[in-house]
Amino acid sequence: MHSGSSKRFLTMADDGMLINFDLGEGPFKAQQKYKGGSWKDRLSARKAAQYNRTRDVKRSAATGVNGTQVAERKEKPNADDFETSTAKRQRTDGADPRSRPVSGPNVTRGKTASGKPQEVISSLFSFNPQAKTKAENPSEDAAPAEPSNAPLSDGLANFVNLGLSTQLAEHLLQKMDIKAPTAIQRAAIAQLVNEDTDAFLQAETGSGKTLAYLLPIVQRLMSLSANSSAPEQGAIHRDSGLFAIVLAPTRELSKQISVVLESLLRCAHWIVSGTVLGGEKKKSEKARLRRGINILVATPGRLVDHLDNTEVLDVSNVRWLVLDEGDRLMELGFEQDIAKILAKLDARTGRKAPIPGLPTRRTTVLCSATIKMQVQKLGELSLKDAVHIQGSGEDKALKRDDTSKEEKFSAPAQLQQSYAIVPAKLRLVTLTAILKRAFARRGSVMRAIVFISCADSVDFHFEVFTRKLSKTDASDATDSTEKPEVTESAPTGAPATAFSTKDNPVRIFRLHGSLPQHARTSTLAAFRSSKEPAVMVCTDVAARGLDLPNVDFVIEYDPPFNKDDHLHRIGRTARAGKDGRALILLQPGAEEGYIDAVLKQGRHDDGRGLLRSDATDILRKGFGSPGLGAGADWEARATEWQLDVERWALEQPKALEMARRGFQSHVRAYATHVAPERAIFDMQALHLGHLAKAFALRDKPGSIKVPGLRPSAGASKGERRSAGKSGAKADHEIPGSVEIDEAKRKMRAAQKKIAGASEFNIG
Ligand SMILES: Nc1ncnc2c1ncn2[C@@H]1O[C@H](COP(=O)(O)OP(=O)(O)OP(=O)(O)O)[C@@H](O)[C@H]1O
Repeated sequence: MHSGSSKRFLTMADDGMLINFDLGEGPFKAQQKYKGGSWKDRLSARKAAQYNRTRDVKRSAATGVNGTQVAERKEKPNADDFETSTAKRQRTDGADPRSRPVSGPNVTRGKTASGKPQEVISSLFSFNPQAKTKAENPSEDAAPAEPSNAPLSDGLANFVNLGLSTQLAEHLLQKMDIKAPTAIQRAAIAQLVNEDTDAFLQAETGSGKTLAYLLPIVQRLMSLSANSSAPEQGAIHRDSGLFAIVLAPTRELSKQISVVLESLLRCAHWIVSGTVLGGEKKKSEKARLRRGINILVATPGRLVDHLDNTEVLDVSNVRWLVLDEGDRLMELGFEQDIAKILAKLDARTGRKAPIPGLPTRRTTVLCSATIKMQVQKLGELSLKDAVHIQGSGEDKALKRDDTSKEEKFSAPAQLQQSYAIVPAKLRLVTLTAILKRAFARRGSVMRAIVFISCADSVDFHFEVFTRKLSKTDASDATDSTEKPEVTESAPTGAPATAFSTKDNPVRIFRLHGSLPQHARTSTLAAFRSSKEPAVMVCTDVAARGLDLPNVDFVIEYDPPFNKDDHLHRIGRTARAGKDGRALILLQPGAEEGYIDAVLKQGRHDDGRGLLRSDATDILRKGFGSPGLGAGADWEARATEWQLDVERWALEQPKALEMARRGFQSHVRAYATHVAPERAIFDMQALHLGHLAKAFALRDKPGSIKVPGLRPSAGASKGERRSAGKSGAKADHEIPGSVEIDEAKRKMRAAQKKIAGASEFNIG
């Protein structure tokens, strides 16, 4: 596919960006299509032809023919016109652009004579900044760490010893395959079954905190009935009243807690649980409340709504209140809702005669992997004499005022963590290579989660990875032609054409808070139950608490907005003693500060087992031809893949708009990293031109304007140019501080508005 009438010449500008110019016919011949043979044969043929074309151009330039004329762009670019840049051997990182003579036509930038903006085509492998830090990989034969969140295996720890009834312990074993408690369960059950003291419950991700707070509540309610000769008609039944409320920040998490609770209550079916969640029909929730519920799982906003408007909801008997992901509830601005809930609970407690055996006071439990004793807002919750229950090896029960040392939270010890230094331009191809490699063999990875900073970027990447492949790429994959063109109402699950193989078809799902609730619920269910290997690209809406089976790999494509979220994200794998891998992508330069500031801190071994890789390693493994070992052709294949995505974006207006939206929202989200990490995620150091490449864009960053998105203030005034990290001149406008402040303000407003979802979808 090519224009035929006019050919464009790609040349390298002095800052290392390739710019395409229309040269008319000149020495160029119409590009030939290469059909038949293997992919490699076709590439070799194209390379040979390319070599001849390049040689001709150089000769022409030397003799002055066409060498000083740069023609104006006449028409919408045609994808194949760019092939000339792909086959050319790319320059490697760090080369100084100023020391290299520019051959061929002169280079102009900015606008053409007709005033139309030019496209900027930057080659993937040139002018990428170098990493500042050096690899300090651990020795290969270091012994793998023992799991730190697994059930205890000392034989002495069993549920009955901790105070659970044999009936409940049997049920755990027979129906839920839970044999022994984890460390946090051992500490929490013993405490909460026997005492009515408020508690901070803090333990690593995947250490079983849900059962740690649910089991004591269920045990206490079961023992109220146990004294009765016929428990089913005993003290507790669905009309006895509401005794416990569990609050969680997201609907997904509330649903999940409710599923665990229901399976526990199968051994005490006279105790009834229920949910009230945002996004569900209020009318049916009211009907459920009217029929009677003993343990309620809720999101704060919806519970407040029912407390205000549903008379039948009587909270006078509530004796346990659990705030799961308590710190997140605070961060999301739920404090007002929680204060309201507490006020209502306090006001009504004791109005009704308590059931014999029911505690006289309410116990409040705050629970998270990253909850801090010194979180000031928690004071508003009026915890009285709370004990700090931790799930580390040794038991600790600290008094609430013991805030002398800063808490240090760690990822599970057995979680294999790594980071990759990846320049902005190479981000998209590198992510593709990671996923290609992960799913190259059947059975190596069953489920992976890719965290992305904002909803628009999630949508864009979902489209990229499910798009109809060009014939070249399709020869490697399956399902290549199933996907229709990009449409408004795209599905949330589809075959992952970009990294499926014939032997290992992979499905991909997308999840973010801007999707309707029914789509969020069904997507999560489909990802959870997929029989095929599956990837979920998502925002932080999936970072907290979700317990998805067989997630072996978590990729933080965009670093999180604060360090606690990093632990929660990577904690979606390596749960309950299982293995798992996590990888975070960082850009060379300021972002490398994240290694010492956050990654090493969040480990049991202070970073000694942290692995490092770079884009070259990953691309070689992901794009190299399997038959050729490390594959000498990986650069060409990666470039080809990138150009194919760029062509796709050019050819489909909807795809282009998605790419632009993704790019703009990404940049805005980048401005909202928490203050202590802003020197690491520095807007001024962000190379927008290179970043645009990772969104398959050929536009100059300043000219990317998406309807519904505010145009960059910095593009029109207050433009600044920052020095490139490799000495290359940066060619992008970076938004001025006015825009950054505005972006931050919008982010905060958006965060407040999105109840239960911490993410950005500015538009
Ligand atoms: N004692 C146990 N033995 C075996 N598996 C368990 C045990 N307790 C819990 N699990 C399993 O461990 C997984 C993680 O539990 P849970 O979701 O409660 O972890 P969590 O500590 O709340 O994690 P997060 O901080 O990420 O929310 C679940 O699949 C659960 O079924």
